[in-house]
Amino acid sequence: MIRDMIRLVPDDKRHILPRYFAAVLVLGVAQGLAYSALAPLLTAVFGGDLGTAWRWTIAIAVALVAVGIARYVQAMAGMLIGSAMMRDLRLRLGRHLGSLPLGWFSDNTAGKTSRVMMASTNEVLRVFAQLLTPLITAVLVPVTVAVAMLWVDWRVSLTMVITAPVLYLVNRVGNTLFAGATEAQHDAAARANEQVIEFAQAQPVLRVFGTDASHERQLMSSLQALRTAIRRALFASVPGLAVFTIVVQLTFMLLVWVVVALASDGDLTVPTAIALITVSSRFIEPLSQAADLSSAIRRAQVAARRINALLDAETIAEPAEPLSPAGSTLRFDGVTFGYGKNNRDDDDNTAVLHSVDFEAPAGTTTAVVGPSGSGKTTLLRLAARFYVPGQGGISIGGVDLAELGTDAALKQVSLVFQDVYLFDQSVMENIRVGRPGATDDEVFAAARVARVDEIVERLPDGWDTRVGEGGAALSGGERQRVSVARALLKDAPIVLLDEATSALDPQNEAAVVAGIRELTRDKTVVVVAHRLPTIRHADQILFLDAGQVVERGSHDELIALGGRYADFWDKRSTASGWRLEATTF
Ligand SMILES: Nc1ncnc2c1ncn2[C@@H]1O[C@H](COP(=O)(O)OP(=O)(O)OP(=O)(O)O)[C@@H](O)[C@H]1O
Repeated sequence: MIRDMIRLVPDDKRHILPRYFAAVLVLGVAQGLAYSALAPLLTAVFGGDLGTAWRWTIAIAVALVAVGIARYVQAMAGMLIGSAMMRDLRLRLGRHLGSLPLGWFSDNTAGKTSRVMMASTNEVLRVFAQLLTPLITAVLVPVTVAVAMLWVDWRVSLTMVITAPVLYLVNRVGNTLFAGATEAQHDAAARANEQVIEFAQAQPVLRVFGTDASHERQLMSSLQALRTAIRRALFASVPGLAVFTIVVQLTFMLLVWVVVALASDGDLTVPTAIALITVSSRFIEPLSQAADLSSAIRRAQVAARRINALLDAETIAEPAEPLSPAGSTLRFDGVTFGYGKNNRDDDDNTAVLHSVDFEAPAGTTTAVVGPSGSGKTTLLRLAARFYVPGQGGISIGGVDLAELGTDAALKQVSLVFQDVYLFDQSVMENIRVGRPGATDDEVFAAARVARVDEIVERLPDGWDTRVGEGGAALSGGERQRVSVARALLKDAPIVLLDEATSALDPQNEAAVVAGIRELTRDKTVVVVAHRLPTIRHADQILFLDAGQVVERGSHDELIALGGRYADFWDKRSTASGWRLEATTF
């Protein structure tokens, strides 16, 4: 627990930790000594030795002053650490999420991730400020009292020492039972989160297909599962807590019995016996307090483990000293890739791309065509370093992406993919995502080329209209136009383009085509092409089949070859009724 927590303390506050732990140490030992000093004090008072009683009173006062000072130092240090964690932890998690390979997000759903980001971080923030001190003093105080009692009566001290491991074990078993239920509660909450998000996002589809009721049932059943998990966690905490409380009280009774037995044998004077019973009650007090906090401590422990697991998720390796690309030629050399564990599954059976080689020279257009599922989009994702190839290398301007690093690689490319995600911000801010430092005029200029200004004229608040989560307030074609405007604003030398498969309405189609024509002018373009004019005019065409480039060349060369591409072209031209002379792209 403590090790898991220390990992979550921001680097710039780590130096406070020794002070924090030293204060907790002083606090626990001084408190234990103050309790222990009650024994000689009470013995002296009942024995009528007031001089000694005064000396012990002063000793207790000194110990209590030390407790006060240590409590102050510990509370201040705990607050500093806690508030620094509040400031830093979510940012740190956010940054880490941003550097994880995309494959991580397929295994870790939005529900799980948001649970760790929000609820788990809330649970660990209290630890240094509130939970850790009672947890540590619950060990330190009884140990100090047990050791100090050696000077008063070794048999009572021995009883305390013997009962300590029993108390520890009982507490540990109870906590283990409870920890399992807490983990289950955590998972159920993540699943319920996921269902709520999906239920809200999928409303349009659910209504169109009339399957609303079954999804509602799914949502209800995951909420029911969450309720059950919470109830189980609550019930799971009860036996451990009850048994621990009973064992603590039994320990107290055992100590009283030992003291009374010793007193009745004449081994202890009555004043010492009274003093030892008083100290025994203090011996168990911190244990009872820790038991009361045990459910919060367990929850924090599970939360800290989940957060650390997220922070341990392997990021894409970044170069220590990124190199700069010389030009904008994009090359794939023997690239094999599969969507396996860690995105590195390059086993030939599961690979999606097999030994893909090609060069897209600077300023040329490479069209990637092939049947559905042949790996076209995967090829673009690899070029944008969303994933790292299992074998082979990808380079921009002669520098391998691994040496270029993700940031520099992404600076070189503009992406226009089919699944456009817009943030629930204004149109203006959504375009500015392309280049965050761009001036308003630059945003307007890019928007004009992609004809986003026409869309804005119709929106209630113009440029300031919020587009809703995922861009829900805009049509698919309009979202494409915003995405082209983003890419225009970025103005990167390489353009990775996944052309829309579905036909847009004529107005959006014209706007998107015009925007893309401007975007791709003089750029290195790799396009997953669906429009025949795009394919026809490409400098080279790669025909992919089952992850392999089976044909390559210009349109005329491949038609002359009379192979897979020629066949594909024939079928597509006939299906679309397209005539070469009529195209303008
Ligand atoms: N995130 C993913 N996780 C696991 N497998 C994936 C993932 N994305 C794609 N695949 C699989 O990889 C293969 C290639 O997919 P890809 O999307 O690259 O093909 P495509 O040629 O672009 O298909 P389409 O033309 O239908 O878009 C498919 O079998 C697909 O199921």
